[in-house]
Amino acid sequence: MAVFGGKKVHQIVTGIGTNGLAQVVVAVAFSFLVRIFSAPGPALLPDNDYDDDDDDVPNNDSPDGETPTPTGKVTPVTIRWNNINCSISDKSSNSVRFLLKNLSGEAKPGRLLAIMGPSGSGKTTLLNVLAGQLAASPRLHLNGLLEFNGKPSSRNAYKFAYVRQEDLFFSQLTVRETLSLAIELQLPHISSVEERDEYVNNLLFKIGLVSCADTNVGDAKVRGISGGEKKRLSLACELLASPSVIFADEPTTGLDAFQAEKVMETLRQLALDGHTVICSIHQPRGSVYSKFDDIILLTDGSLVYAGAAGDEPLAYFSKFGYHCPDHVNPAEFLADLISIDYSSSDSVYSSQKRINGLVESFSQRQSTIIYATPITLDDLSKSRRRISKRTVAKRKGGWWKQFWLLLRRAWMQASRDAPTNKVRARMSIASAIIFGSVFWRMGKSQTSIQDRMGLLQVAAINTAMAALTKTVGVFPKERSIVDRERAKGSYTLGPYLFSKLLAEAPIGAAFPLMFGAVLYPMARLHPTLMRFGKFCGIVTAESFAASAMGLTVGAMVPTTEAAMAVGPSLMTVFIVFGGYYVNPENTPIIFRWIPSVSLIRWAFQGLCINEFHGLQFDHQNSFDTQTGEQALERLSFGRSTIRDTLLAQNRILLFWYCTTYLLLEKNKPKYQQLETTPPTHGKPHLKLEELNSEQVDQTHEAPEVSQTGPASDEPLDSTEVDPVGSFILEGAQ
Ligand SMILES: Nc1ncnc2c1ncn2[C@@H]1O[C@H](COP(=O)(O)OP(=O)(O)OP(=O)(O)O)[C@@H](O)[C@H]1O
Repeated sequence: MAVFGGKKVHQIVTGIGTNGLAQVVVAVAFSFLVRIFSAPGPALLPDNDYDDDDDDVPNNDSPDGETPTPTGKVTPVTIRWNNINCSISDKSSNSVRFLLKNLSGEAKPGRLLAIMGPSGSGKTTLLNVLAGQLAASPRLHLNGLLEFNGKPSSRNAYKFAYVRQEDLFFSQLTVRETLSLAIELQLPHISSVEERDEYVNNLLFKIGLVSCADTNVGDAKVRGISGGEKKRLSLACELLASPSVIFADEPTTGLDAFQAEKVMETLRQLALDGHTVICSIHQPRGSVYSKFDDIILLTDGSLVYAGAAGDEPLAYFSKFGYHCPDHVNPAEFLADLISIDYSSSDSVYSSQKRINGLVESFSQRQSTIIYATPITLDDLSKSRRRISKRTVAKRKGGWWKQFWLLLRRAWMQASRDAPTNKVRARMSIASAIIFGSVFWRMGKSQTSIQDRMGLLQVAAINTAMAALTKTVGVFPKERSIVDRERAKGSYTLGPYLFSKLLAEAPIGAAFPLMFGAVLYPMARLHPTLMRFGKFCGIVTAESFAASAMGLTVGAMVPTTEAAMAVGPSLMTVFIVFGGYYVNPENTPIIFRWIPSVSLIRWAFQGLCINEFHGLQFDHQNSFDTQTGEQALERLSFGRSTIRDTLLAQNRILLFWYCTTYLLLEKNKPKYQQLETTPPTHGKPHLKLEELNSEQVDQTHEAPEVSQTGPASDEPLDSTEVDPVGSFILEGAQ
């Protein structure tokens, strides 16, 4: 409870200044302190494991029918896993590589479990498996047993939080707004504003974000909160529904030592509050290591140690002659012990031998552990049936509620993004001035016909490109946030896409309007107000259609870089068939469909009809173009109207929106299913044994005894090895 101590509260209170908010915050702080000292405390460790068979299983947002609070009751969950194997097959080399090999362990409520190991040892993979978030792949094969409170595969019956390495937020929202909106989306039953504000304030205190509560989250363009604060905000967002288990993937990566320690302290506090906390971490400093209750040491997907943290692993490894020198960070010692030293071929050989020996030694210890809960296949299917019923019952706020909330958020994000909006405005005006200068005050000569067509074509291209590049530049990142939120069940796709379309429309329209307003008089296009209005309408419709196309590209490819490559390339095709370079009537038959789906072509056609209708040109010869209608005939635009072109643009817009919807639906994250197998008491699963041993990447190599350690003459697989401390399956007491 150190975080809620007097010093901390004093810092918080002085940090928030003397504004009106201060009184509210102080009042909340006071009630919070009263709560701490008058109540038994939020850490509700289980006397007995939670019985999943009870009718009151917390399968909704309010386990006990009360409003959940971040300081409220946490349903304790013990996770056990046994013989987890994860392999990936490579068809080209006909081999199988094991990412996780026969891993077993346990994570308990009230304890902070750290998964440590060198880079590539499988920390994130194990964390993802436990969290049920391992990205699905037909090449992956995942099996083993996973139990929650003694019941297999009942993950959906409890609430989980997963704090990923990358912290993604809407940059223009403040910390408070981010949390408040997340509460409205995830906990719709907290309907009153006061209740919600109290919830947010409690959460801000708990996570230590009071001092930056009203600061924008920020991004690369405009600095907002710090990296550590972002990490804690990620935690806060995940804590909203009082999850029983918190997974955190490398929560200290990218943070300085001070911020890393603060984040780990927050995780430790959450463990003390009764959550089961599991994090992966690379090489923590000593003060961070001391916060762990349990650790798992992984190397190349194998267990080297699993059990209590602190001095226990040091004592365990000293049995094999590996002593941690005085004044050395134990985490560094352990990391060095299980890492391959690539400095020379000899050191690679000896370190590999040492690691193989340690892995083998630990696996022999592990094989003596009898898996705690016998599970029958009947149990598994019953459990799955129960869970699927409960999952169906889980509902968030209705369509309209989601729509309004997302509309508010999309509007805040779009309207407050001053740097982006300023750049877009400057670019629109600058390009209009450049084109206006090149096509300065066009007259009615014969040559002005070509100039007009050229100008209208570049206007169509410029408008489309500006909208497309802006969208593909930001949407892939936004999609990652939306995927995460949808995976949590915060909202569905329909309200998200509609709200985005509506919120961004006014701002999206402003830039083509600016462009038109500057260009039109400079180039002296058809000088009537009605024609100017239609010009602006056509470029605005085109801009929306190009944005919609950008959304499709962003939904199709995984990264911004890929979207930036694909989007303009696709647009180039539409430019070629944009009506100016290739006449639709001369288009080869196999490409004839392209002009009809090219938004550039319809915008150009609309602009030409708007410009040329009713124009008279100076002429000397009988073969000169005398009227605008004749010019339109030359482009094969003579038989259509502006209305036709706008309808075609709308159809294209709708097509791209529907495609985006389908792609987002289809590309939503899918997770690898754990093939549950009955326990084999520490033995490798039969299927794995059946694999050709040559194909298996060092998985079942014979144990080798380390020759580098001082006690290399002591057989590592000796039964004399004292089981140091309690093995994790027996619970780190
Ligand atoms: N879907 C996958 N396809 C192929 N290889 C994979 C896949 N997932 C993980 N791996 C491989 O499995 C190994 C373990 O990856 P993992 O990300 O779990 O390691 P890690 O210990 O978390 O590493 P780091 O500390 O660098 O994040 C790596 O060699 C990685 O390349």
